[in-house]
Amino acid sequence: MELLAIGLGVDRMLYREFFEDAVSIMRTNLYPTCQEPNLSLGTGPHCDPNALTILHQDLVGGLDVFVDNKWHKVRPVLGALVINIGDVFAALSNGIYRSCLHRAAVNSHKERRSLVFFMCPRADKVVKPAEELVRRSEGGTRKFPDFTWSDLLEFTQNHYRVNETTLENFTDWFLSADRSNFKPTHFKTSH
Ligand SMILES: O=C(O)CCC(=O)C(=O)O
Ligand SMILES: [Fe+2]
Repeated sequence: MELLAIGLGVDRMLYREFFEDAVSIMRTNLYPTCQEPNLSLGTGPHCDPNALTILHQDLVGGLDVFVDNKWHKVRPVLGALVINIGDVFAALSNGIYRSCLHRAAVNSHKERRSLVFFMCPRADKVVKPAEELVRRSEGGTRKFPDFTWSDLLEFTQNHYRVNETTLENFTDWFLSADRSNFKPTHFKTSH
């Protein structure tokens, strides 16, 4: 968190303090072998909605990240962790940092495991970017409304499958008068 603050040029302790009472989730994923790996999703394409993801994968391989309109393999490196920006951090940085689209494939010869730590703010904490980041970002305006992790969780668990346009569609849903009739209008279908 301190490194992210330094990278963005804000007070070094800002995010460390913001996440001091974080309520994080650890998930273990097991991908059994599959006779038809090309017809199967493993973990389908998505962006993590939480703040930051710390992922440990075994040496089998299968994690891909979507960059410059292409899927790239994230080659396993013994002892290395993969760190992903999630949507909450994208909102905290007023869109300066983006969450990244990723997926995990299965294969026909070896089962695979990954261990994933999802850092999330306390459920009722207001997610709001630092003023200086708003001033510095494109157009100098807020990209997303103030919201809580519990608002975003409700959206991603009950109304929407997380992807590159989660925050834009969440913003529309969050500000709409009738949330029960929500239809997404932001799409990216490049993958
Ligand atoms: O298993 C993996 O490498 C990716 C899992 C993942 O993206 C997730 O659990 O959110
Ligand atoms: Fe993920």
